[in-house]
Formats: sequence, C-alpha cells, structure tokens
Amino acid sequence: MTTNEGRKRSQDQDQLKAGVRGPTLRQDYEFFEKMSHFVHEEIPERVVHARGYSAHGEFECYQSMKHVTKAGFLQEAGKKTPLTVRFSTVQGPKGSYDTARDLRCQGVKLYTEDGNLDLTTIAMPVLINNDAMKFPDAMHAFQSKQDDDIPTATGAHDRFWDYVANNPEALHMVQWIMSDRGILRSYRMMESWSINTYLFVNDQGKATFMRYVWKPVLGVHSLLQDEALTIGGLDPDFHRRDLREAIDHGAYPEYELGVQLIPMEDEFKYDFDVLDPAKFWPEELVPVQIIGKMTLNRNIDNYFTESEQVAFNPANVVPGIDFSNDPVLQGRLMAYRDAQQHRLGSANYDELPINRPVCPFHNNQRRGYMRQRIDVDQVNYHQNSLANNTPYTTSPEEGGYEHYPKKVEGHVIRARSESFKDYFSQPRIFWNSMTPVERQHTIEAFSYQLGRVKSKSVRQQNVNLLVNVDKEMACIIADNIGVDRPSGSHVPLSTSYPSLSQANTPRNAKTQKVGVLIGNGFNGKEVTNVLNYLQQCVVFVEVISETLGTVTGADGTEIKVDKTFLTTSPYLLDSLYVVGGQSKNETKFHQDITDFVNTAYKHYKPIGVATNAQSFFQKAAEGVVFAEANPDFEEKFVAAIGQQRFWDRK
Ligand code: HEM
Repeated sequence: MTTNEGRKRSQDQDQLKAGVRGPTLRQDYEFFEKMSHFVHEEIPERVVHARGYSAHGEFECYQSMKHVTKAGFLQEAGKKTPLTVRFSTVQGPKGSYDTARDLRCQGVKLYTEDGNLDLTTIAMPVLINNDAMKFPDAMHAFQSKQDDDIPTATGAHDRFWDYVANNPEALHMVQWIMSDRGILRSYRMMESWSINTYLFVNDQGKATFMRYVWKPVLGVHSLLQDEALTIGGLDPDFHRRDLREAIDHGAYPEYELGVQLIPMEDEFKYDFDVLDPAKFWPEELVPVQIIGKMTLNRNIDNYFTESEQVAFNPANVVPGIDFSNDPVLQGRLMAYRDAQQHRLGSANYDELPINRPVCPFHNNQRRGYMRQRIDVDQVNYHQNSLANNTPYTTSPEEGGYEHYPKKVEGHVIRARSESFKDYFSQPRIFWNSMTPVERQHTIEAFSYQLGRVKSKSVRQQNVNLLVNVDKEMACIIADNIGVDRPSGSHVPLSTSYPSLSQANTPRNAKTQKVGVLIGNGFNGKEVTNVLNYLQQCVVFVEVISETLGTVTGADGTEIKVDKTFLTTSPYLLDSLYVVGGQSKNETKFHQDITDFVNTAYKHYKPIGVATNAQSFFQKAAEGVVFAEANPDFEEKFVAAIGQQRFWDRK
C-alpha cells in the first residue's frame, strides 16, 4: 500500500495522534489524503438514465452494406468491432431498482477504426415527445416531486398523468410503457429502437433515411406487474445480476442489428412523417434488414470507470452516417456533451479510458481540467506553417467526415409540423396488434398507475384521452379507477402489425432459471439425469433447500445447495423442478415447497414434478410436467420451460 503519490505506507489503521488517547496531529497527511478522496468519490448522477449497468463485447457485420453506407464497420461480412454497452432505466435515481416500469435504454459505443460510433436505443420504437423542446417537461413530470422527492422510480403519480393528459403526443409512448415492454424480464431479452431517423450515406454521396433496431436472439420477454414490483424489493439488482451471471456462465447475450431504410425519394410516401420520433416505422411496410450481431462476452471489472464514466452521444457518428432533420435528434445533438461535461467534471471526459477512441485522434484542443495526454508540440492552431500545418484535415475521399449536403430552406419559425399531429392512429394500431393477454396486462398497468393518482380530474382526463385508442379499454379502466366512462369513441381502424407484439418473438429454454426444490432421500439417478439434461440445454439451475450445504439422495448422491427457501423466492425463478424429500422439520419443508409452487403456478410458470413429489399436485394442469410413468420427462420439461408461461392455465 502506498499513498496516491507512491510512498510506501507502514500503517493504515490509526490516525497520527499526540499520544494514543490524544488528538490527531495536523501533519497527518496520510489520513487527510484518504479521507479527502473518500468524501469526493461521488459525481453527479445522470439527469436521466442514472441507474444502469455495462458490459463489453463485439459487433460482427453479416454482410457488406457498401451500397447504402460508407461506414467502415459495415463494409465487409465478418468484420468485427469492439464495443461497450450500458443498459439503463430512465426515471429512477442511481439507487432505485431495476424492474421499475420504465422505458429501458441501451447505449452501444462501437470503437471503430474511424472513431467512436454511439448507437442509442430505447426498448420501444417511439418517444414521449416529438420536439426536443418538450423533453425537460416530460422528464420533470415523470420524476419525483420537487418538495418531498417522492415517489422513487415510478410514474404512478398525479404529475406524470397530468402531463400525459395535457400533452397528447405523450400517449403513444406511454401506452408502450404500460405494455409488457415496460417491465422486461431481462436486459438480455430487450428489443430496442433508435427511434430517431438518421441518414446512411454511401461513397457516391447518396443518402437514405435509416432507423436501426437491436433484436435479442432470446426473444422479448417480460415480468408480470406484481412480479416487477415484488422483485424491486427482493433483488433491486435483478437485471444487472442477470446480465452478469449469464456472461459469467458463458451464455453470452446476443442481439442482431437491423436497419429500416427509406429512400429519400419516398420521404412523403407513408401516412406517418419519417421525421416524427413519436411514430414507428411498421416492419410490415419498411422491412427490417438484419446486418450484424452484437455479442456481450465480457463483464466490466470496475463499475465506476466502465459504467458511471461511459458517455454516449448520438452526435458521435462516423463517415457514412448522418443526421436527419428529426427535431428530437437535432435537440439531442445539443444535450449530451453539455450533460457529460457537467456530470464528469471536465471537457476532457472523452479522454477517459472507456470513452477514448481506439483510432488515433489529434486536434488543437489542449488543457482543461483533468487533461491526460501530454502533447509535445508548441503549435495548437490551424492553419500553421511552423508544424507543417499539422494536424491536417482529411478530404472526404480519404475518410474526412463530410455532412450530406441536403438542401435546406424555409422561414424561421417556432412551430410543429402538421404532419406530426396525428396522435392516435398508431396507438390504435399498436392496441390492435396485441394478443388478449398483452391487452389484459396493459389494462392492469393503466389501472394500477392511474389508480394511484389522487386527483379525480386527472384520472378522468386520462380516460377521456384513452378512448381515442380503444373505447372498451378506456371503459374498463374508468370502472377500475372510479371515474365516469368516457363519452367519445376511437376512430375505427382495423390495421394491425404482428411485429409489434412481443408474443411473436422467439422463445426457448436457454438461460431460463429453474429452482430445484429438494431435501434428503431423493432418487439420485432420476434427479441427476434431469439436472444433467438441463445443463446440456443451457438451462440455469438453482438448488434450493432448507439449509445451505448439501442434500443427500437415497443412493448417497450428494448435491450442493445454492439457496435456501429463506434466501430466494419463486419470484426470482422462471420455473420449478419439485423433487421434495425429507428435512429435519417436515411440516415447514412441505409448507415452503407449497408456497413456492403456489406462487409459480399463479404466475403461469412451468413446473416439473419428480416421481416422489406427486403429493404436491392433485391433478394435471397446463405446463405441469410429471416424471411418473413419463419416459420423455426431461424433453417435455425443457419444452415447457421453453414455452415460459402457460396463459391458458386456470
Ligand atoms: C429530446 C430528447 C432527448 C434528450 C434531451 C435526451 C437527453 C439525455 C441526457 C441528458 C442523457 C444523459 C447523458 C449523460 O449524462 O451521460 C441521456 C442519456 C441517454 N439517452 Fe437520451 N435524451 C433524449 C432522447 C433519447 C432518445 C430518443 C434515445 C434513444 C432512442 C435516448 C437514449 C439515450 C441513451 C442510450 C442514453 C445513455 C444512457 C447511459 O449512459 O447509459 N435518448 N439522454
């Protein structure tokens, strides 16, 4: 151990005192250095996205996209680019909980040979505003109250819903937040969209409108509302732990990158404005072309330097990618650098290891707080003759960034385009596209959130707004929250798009977490076979018993216990394998298993039942698989785990 300046230290337990019981001496610089560093250790939280978690990985390009973009990392199939990702919630502070109902975000920093490219996405394809001027208002309304700083990490309060009712452009994203997309099971199962419209530009100088989307290979899956709320207390770190554990197990999260392209000449072809970030581009009309894959294969070593200090910015683009006139994107270009200079304390934050490009970087910027690089030159202006005019700029032909020379004309005006003002058609289409179960969950979410709003007027205003999406839905919610059924009705619109429902995304057993409820005296051969098969299928297993240590089968087989009934919960598991057995306290053991089973059953989760555990079930039910007289038990159980939920279960 040394001081920060490298002097070896001989003791680190006590202050330097005048006598062992005397006061501290002012010359105790070692104490001052240690304490002073400690009290300066926190930096401002992000004003939004304060709670998040990072990982590292790589992007692999599937096919050359040369025809539409000159972006270097997309020029040849197989090209790999290193990256850092940070997932986050938006509303809650840094110390809030992962499973809060929210719009989750994903920042991906690709360290390309042409400089850093930051891809920023949200787990829903539309934004709460369609002009950046409104973003501070929406966030103020969403966040906790000014006087008492209550509530934490939830929009279930008067101010947020007052904002929604009085700013109808918000309704669309809010409907997505109230859908299952607002309470995802895992960051590994998160689909996320750029929302904003960018441009791809090729080496011929031709531009194409472009949006991008990350599609998780595991499909998109969610918690139930009561699970999300309960897990918030049981394990506030549920999502970060889940991400970290999967990477530690070698089950690397994978996401395919898709792009949607609209030729410039088709700018006005659709019944939504391509520049409006409060509208999605339906995949059925603008197909998603999958162009590569991100694999997260390395956990961070240090939360502060790799997650707190990472700084994403949509302005960080590379040649081949440019900005459209999307008014939210235009506003965002002003927000991020400003936020990060404030948050990270210096204009030199992009020199921090996590933000630094891997390609060489040179310009005439020197000095400033926390400058790290020692530039060994005298000339820091352009143009110059004393340093051979270095650093020199590069022509676009040689890789210098050049903006697409789009033609701009118009009167100076502070106003919103009329083409942005259809606030209800797409929410209606989204509603039409959901399965009955997804609709039921959305109604429950609205009823919960609005049910916590004290102002009856605000509750009524929201129901009066929701009727524009669906009359029946608005009426059920009105009944649930004690206000009048709305008088109006939605505009009949029967369009629906399967791509909007997460029920149509892949499902499989891989990385689902099974709790094995077990005591002593189990059938060693049967249980070992099942556990081996689960492992082979990359199903994660947690062995749960009355106490830690090991459980021993009738044939002497020993199995290590990972958790006890006290230290875990059925809320934290995706399915159960009920083995049973004996325990010192039979009554308690049976009660604990019964509690776990009842909770898992109520949440439609798959349950496998070992031969000797039949007593926990009186009769067959959807998604309950019995080992008794079932030679295919392992396969059937894993198939049930792959189905994940049995919504038809009574
Ligand atoms: C007017 C609209 C928006 C404004 C003003 C805005 C502003 C901000 C600010 C101030 C931060 C914190 C930056 C920091 O301290 O490092 C941030 C982070 C972020 N925003 Fe936005 N944002 C907007 C819309 C969006 C949209 C549309 C997306 C994506 C589709 C997005 C994705 C992100 C991501 C991924 C982060 C990084 C979170 C992290 O560090 O992990 N934002 N935003």
